[in-house]
Amino acid sequence: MSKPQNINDAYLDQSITFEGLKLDQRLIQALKEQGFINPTVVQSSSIPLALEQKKDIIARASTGSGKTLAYMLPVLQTILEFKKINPTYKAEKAQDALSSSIGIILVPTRELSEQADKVLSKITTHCSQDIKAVNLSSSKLSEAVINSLLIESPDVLIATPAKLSQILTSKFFSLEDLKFLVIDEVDLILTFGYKDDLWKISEYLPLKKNLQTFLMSATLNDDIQELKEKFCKSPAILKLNDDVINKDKSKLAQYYISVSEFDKFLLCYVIFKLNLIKGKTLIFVNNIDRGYRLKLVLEQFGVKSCILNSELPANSRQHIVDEFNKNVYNLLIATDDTEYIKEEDELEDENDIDNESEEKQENKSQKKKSVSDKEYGVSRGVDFQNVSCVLNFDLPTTAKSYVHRVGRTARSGKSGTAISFVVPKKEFGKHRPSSCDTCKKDEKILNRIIKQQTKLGFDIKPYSFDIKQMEGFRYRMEDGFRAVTQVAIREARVKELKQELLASDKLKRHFEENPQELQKLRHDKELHPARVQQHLKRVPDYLLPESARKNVKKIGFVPFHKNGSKGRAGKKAFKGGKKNKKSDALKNFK
Ligand SMILES: Nc1ncnc2c1ncn2[C@@H]1O[C@H](COP(=O)(O)OP(=O)(O)OP(=O)(O)O)[C@@H](O)[C@H]1O
Repeated sequence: MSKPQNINDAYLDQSITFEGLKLDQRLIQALKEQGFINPTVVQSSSIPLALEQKKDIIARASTGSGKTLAYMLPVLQTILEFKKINPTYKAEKAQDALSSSIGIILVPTRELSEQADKVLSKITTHCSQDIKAVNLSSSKLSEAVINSLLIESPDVLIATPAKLSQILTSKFFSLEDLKFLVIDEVDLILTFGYKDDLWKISEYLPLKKNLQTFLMSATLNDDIQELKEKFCKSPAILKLNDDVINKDKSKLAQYYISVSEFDKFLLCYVIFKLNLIKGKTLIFVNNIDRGYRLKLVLEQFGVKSCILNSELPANSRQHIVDEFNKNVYNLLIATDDTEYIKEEDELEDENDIDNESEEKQENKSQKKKSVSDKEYGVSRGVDFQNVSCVLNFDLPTTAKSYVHRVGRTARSGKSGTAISFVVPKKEFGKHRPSSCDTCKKDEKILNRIIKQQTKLGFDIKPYSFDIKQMEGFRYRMEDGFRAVTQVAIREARVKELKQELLASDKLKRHFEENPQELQKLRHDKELHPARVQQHLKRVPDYLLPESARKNVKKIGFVPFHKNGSKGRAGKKAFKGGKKNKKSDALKNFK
């Protein structure tokens, strides 16, 4: 992954530096090399509580506010201090029949395990002899290599709950030496059905007096009450009031656009063909087929994108995220089909239970069809770098997942834009090929999102625009959309999977031979199972906005108009919400 982003001042606690947190000089040196001088608010709040008062911690802080180091630094510091006073510990461990670790970090997805592993290896640059870590969910190491590393009792284990409970039942690994247990994205851990694994893990935990626990997430609610009772002893609860973090509320500009099912594709085509969004865009869709359909439709018009979903091999997925973070791609279509625990009010609202159960059946059957990796997830926690816009092509199914999706942009205090397509109830189901079952409840979910964002002090505004402005493109879109048949989508899925599996094998061999290097394997190759009509790739002049006709080169950045203001005489402009100077990625469209 590219160099971590420095968090903007809004997130930093300027009253203290990492030196002031009494951390080992080797850790401070590594932090300095990352450009980290001051801790973030969640770090300066949790590290002293963990190190000086030995408290268990339950922390909720905004996405992108530095929670990873908030738990990682106390774990590493504790291990370094423990080894200083027990110099013979390693030699004694080597004699033990059972392997064990001093710190364990549980995360819900492989993506997050890779990310935590990367952060850990950067921070232990100057003490890697004293701290060994193993990522049980690593996509770069084979099972055999991981097992051989486990035998040496690594100091830190990074894993999903399923992987950890698997090695505990194998009886060759114990938690007797465990001093620190971290559960990151704790509410998602419960959603991912890890509760049984967690309960099994809790049976192996040493006495509470020797163990400290951290429960972290950007969204916490009463679901974690059970976890708190099971894993914590009088924990310090940090619900960082978002006023400190969000004092630059304008950093994240949020908009929604009411649009019919087909016009979602039309609007996407116009936005990305005319480059109306500056910088990288992360598009979320609600199922795998939708991702391929959108990719193939955009391909018809020469707009390239790469795909991320739970069917792809884990190391390919990690490679795609790394390449996206290195700006190799500008457009990433990610499938977020995680079913989250619905909040209480959402369950009350579910008045059409029958449809709900029908839908659940449909989802379940769909899930059965695709062999997906249960440990996939990109809407949570993944530290995407420099994403200027998150586009909810399909609205998420809960307000909570909305928070995590839009949290992929405006990270570390940077500006970002979130745009969500909302299908009005009256438009739902009118155009089957472009329809998505979850969109039936879009208006209800949008109301919850608006309520929740208002409570957090954020605004989410309608981006109303003159749909007639896009009429000129409609015919072309209908042509291009028709070429992408269900058969073409199926073929694309198979083809992409084959390509990625092949690439993944190459990657695996390559990682083993050159572990430090990531090979340049393109993931946004055009899949072309649909008939591609070459003429669609060019936008004829008569369709271009006037301002772009004179000098097509300028097309790369065609601004939208501010709310209510008109473009040239007679040209109705796209009227955005209150223009947000800092982060309005959608520019005026003359
Ligand atoms: N003290 C710091 N100073 C500067 N940058 C920091 C600091 N701590 C973390 N960062 C950077 O901020 C970014 C976000 O950090 P991190 O991923 O830990 O946030 P998070 O709160 O875990 O987000 P999420 O809720 O999405 O998991 C990372 O790129 C990280 O390198």
